[in-house]
Amino acid sequence: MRKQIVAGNWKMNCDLAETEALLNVLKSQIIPESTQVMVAPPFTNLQHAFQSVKDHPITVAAQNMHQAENGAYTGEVSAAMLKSVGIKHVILGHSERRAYFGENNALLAEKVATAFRYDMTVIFCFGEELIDRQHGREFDVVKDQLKHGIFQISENDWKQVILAYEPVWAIGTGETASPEQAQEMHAFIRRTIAEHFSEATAKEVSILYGGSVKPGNAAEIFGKEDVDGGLIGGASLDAESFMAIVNAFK
Ligand SMILES: O=C[C@H](O)COP(=O)(O)O
Repeated sequence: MRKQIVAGNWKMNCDLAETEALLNVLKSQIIPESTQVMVAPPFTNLQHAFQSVKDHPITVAAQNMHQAENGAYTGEVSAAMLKSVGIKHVILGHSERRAYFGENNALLAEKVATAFRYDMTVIFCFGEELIDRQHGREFDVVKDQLKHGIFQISENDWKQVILAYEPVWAIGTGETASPEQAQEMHAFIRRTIAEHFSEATAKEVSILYGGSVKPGNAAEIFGKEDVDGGLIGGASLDAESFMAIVNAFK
C-alpha cells in the first residue's frame, strides 16, 4: 500500500531558534499513524532538527544536495554530508532550484543517481509553468521531466522515490490547481510510470501535490484517488496550519 505523506518544505525560512520553536510545537501534536510527516529545514538546521525529532514520528529531509561526492564546489553540500548528520531524505528538482539555480533534467538525473548511491529517499519535484498549461502542453512537459530526470532509475529504486507534482503557477501564489486538475495529472503520472516500468510500481509510488495547499483546501485535494498527500511551502511554517493539513486525510 502506498503511503500518505505530508512534507513541509521550509525553503529559506527559520533560523535555529525558529526551527526549534516550530519543531517543539509539532512534537507536542499527535501524528496520525497512517501519515508520514516530513519537514525540510535549511541545511544549517538539519542536524539540530534530526536530533530534536529522534523519538518522534517526524522525518527530516534536506531541500537539495550536490551531485558530486565531494570536491571543490564552494557552498555546496553532498549526500555523504547529509547522511553523516542522519538525513536520509532529500528533495530534488524543486521548481525554485530549476528556475533560480539553473537545475535541468540532466543535472537532476545525476543528483538522483548520487542520492541512490547513498541509499537516500528522493522526493522528486516537477511540474509545468503557466505558459505550458496555457498552450495545452502540461502533460508533455511533465512526461519530459520524468523521462529525463528520474526514469533512468531501476525498477527497484522506485521504493525510495516520492514524487511531488507542483504546477509552478500554483506555488506561493495562492492559486491552487483544482482537485480535478490535480487528479487528472496524478493519474497521468501513474499511467506514464506504468508504461515505462510496471503497473505494480505505478500503484505503489506516492505522488504528492504541491502548490498553495492550505488547511481550507487540503481535504478536497487529498481526497482524490491518485493524490497521496502534499508538499507544503508557506503553510508548513505555521504549526497549526501544517497540522490541520496533516489531519486533512479522510
Ligand atoms: O515545496 C513546496 C511548494 O513549493 C509549495 O509552496 P506553497 O505551499 O507555498 O505554494
